[in-house]
Amino acid sequence: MGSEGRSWSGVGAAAGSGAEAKATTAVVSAAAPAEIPTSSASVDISMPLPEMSPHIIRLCKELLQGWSSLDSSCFSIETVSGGITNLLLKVSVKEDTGNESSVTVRLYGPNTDLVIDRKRELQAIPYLSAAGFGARLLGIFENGVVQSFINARTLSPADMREPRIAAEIARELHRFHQVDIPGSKEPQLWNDIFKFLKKASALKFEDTTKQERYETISFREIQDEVKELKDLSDLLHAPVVYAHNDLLSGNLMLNDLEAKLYFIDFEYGSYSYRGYDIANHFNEYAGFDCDYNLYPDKDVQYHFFRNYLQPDRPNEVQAHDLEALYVETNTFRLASHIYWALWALIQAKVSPIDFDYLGYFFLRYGECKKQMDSCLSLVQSFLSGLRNG
Ligand SMILES: Nc1ncnc2c1ncn2[C@@H]1O[C@H](COP(=O)(O)OP(=O)(O)OP(=O)(O)O)[C@@H](O)[C@H]1O
Repeated sequence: MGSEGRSWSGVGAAAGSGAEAKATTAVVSAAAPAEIPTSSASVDISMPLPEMSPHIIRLCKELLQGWSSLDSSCFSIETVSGGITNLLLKVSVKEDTGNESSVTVRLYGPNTDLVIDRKRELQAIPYLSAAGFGARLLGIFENGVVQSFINARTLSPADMREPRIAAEIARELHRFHQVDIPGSKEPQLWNDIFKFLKKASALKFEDTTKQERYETISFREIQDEVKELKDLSDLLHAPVVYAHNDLLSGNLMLNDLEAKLYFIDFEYGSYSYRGYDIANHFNEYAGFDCDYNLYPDKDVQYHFFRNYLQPDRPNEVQAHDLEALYVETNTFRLASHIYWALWALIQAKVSPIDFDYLGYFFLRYGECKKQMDSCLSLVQSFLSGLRNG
């Protein structure tokens, strides 16, 4: 993606189009994001770090004004994470004062543009950043971004389930869902799922074992299930918000001293249903072992919903609002499984990472099937209650 044609100034005045969550009271109007420095340089992600370092230093000097005249010997670079999708580097400089300051440089992984809409991400980051979310965006280059380094610890799945932290995540998500990102407010969930379905159903694997496993999948059946789920969830008229869409523990950081929680990594962000974002987060309670028995029960969900719906007066949330959000969330729970199942199929074909993505497809899709009847009957009885009541 080139650096031309990007304009980061100006924030839309209001969310409009009835897209904001029912629970919210005001749209977060972020200050107009400042102009973000851009560079047309790109850095080959496959280079070993020692070889890559001079390129990273040159890039930082080009994008970060305060660093432009520093000698290269002031810089040190380390890997923060290989991530599932990107390479994240911490770049630090020792200043004359003896202080150290750091930034992160994120290099997009190969083929990630098949599942991530970079244009959409870059459109949103300045507004999310201006509203106080995530790392500050300091620069953009051809295949990545430079952001501020966050001094905080990354949460574990167990931290995320802790009631005090869960309440804080809910309050922060309430705030996140109020951010107004200019442009279309059309929910993207089903468009994205249908796009993934199209790509996922047209794959061919050279490895015969993989191909045989792949051929056991009925895309016709998935298509019918997606359609049924979409039609049913449409009847809920779920509020549409700017959603994070990937709130797993690795994307939550906490500075314990300052009691400051950070949402990071907005790669999958889009306008979507608030219940989808919450359900997707609840699915992540399963943790690294994908133990879906850890999906929160109704009481645990209600604790989250109270803090999400009314952060200032969680105990005053009305029972019918809790029930509506419960139904909404647990309908979109299935969509979250389908989304990541199809995502995994595409990864199985294109990702250079040695991970059993096909196995992950079967795991997520299997869980979707397992939960299908109870989730569908939950929404059906809720809707018939509405019709009769
Ligand atoms: N700005 C930052 N400051 C400090 N640490 C960060 C920052 N951004 C990310 N990290 C750390 O790096 C880890 C990976 O980051 P991130 O999730 O953004 O990468 P990713 O490649 O998208 O990974 P994945 O695909 O697994 O989500 C995070 O879990 C966090 O520990």
